[in-house]
Amino acid sequence: MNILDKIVADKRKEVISKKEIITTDMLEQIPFFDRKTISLTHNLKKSSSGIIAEFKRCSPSKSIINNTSMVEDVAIGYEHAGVCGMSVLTDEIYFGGTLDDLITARQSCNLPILRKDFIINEFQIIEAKAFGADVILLIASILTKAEIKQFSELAKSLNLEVLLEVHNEAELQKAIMPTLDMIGVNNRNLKTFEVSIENSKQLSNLIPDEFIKISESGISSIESIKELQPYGYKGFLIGENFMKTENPGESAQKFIKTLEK
Ligand SMILES: O=P(O)(O)OC[C@@H](O)[C@@H](O)c1c[nH]c2ccccc12
Repeated sequence: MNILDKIVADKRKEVISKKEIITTDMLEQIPFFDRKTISLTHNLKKSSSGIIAEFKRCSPSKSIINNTSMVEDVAIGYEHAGVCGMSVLTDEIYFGGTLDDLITARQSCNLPILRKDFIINEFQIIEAKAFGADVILLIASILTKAEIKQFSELAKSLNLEVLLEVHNEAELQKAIMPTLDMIGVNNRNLKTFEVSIENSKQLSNLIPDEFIKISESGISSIESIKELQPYGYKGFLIGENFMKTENPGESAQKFIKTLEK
């Protein structure tokens, strides 16, 4: 079994046991559920840098990245740095994140927040809204076309934006549909952990213009971004490069300043 299959198998168990004690009615009672969402696509369209910065404590590929930074400090720092949005990992087993991190980030800044998790059930989308997210991630490789349709329709009905993540042409062909807002090309193969920004370049012309293009993972230099911009990328999702430093917010600030020079 590859790592992605393992993550998804554990996620299914997690969601099943949660649904035994929490109902969607209960989630809808959480005050954040009715909050007006903030648009990430809007921010990306008007930005010249397009950075979406991630809060990630650890990952299966890198193990511990940062277990000292507090999510509130990082959220404030990212906002101050001028990022377009913040991504918060909520998977606990493999990425050391929690839904509490999502709430804390929500209460600490006014950035659009992406709930970064492995969504395999509608319950998690209602949960994302209730815990303060503005955007959800759908990963094409772990979902059927029918699920992508159903999940993105539900997200849109809750005013959440949808980032669809693809890694290759077949996933892209399967997944393109009007209920998506952004298409993210993951430079990291979640099955093998190989990283290459060439992947974003190769898939760029297959993404229709109505979707905002985002390049995800393995981005650690201004040069990579300058290389990807001519391919139409407006957003760049960066985690480790900021999180591995003592002060992720400050690192993001320096990065954006240099990029916008
Ligand atoms: O830390 P990086 O290499 O900058 O990557 C960030 C982000 O793209 C990565 O965390 C990610 C992309 N897609 C995912 C899906 C699930 C979990 C994590 C991810």
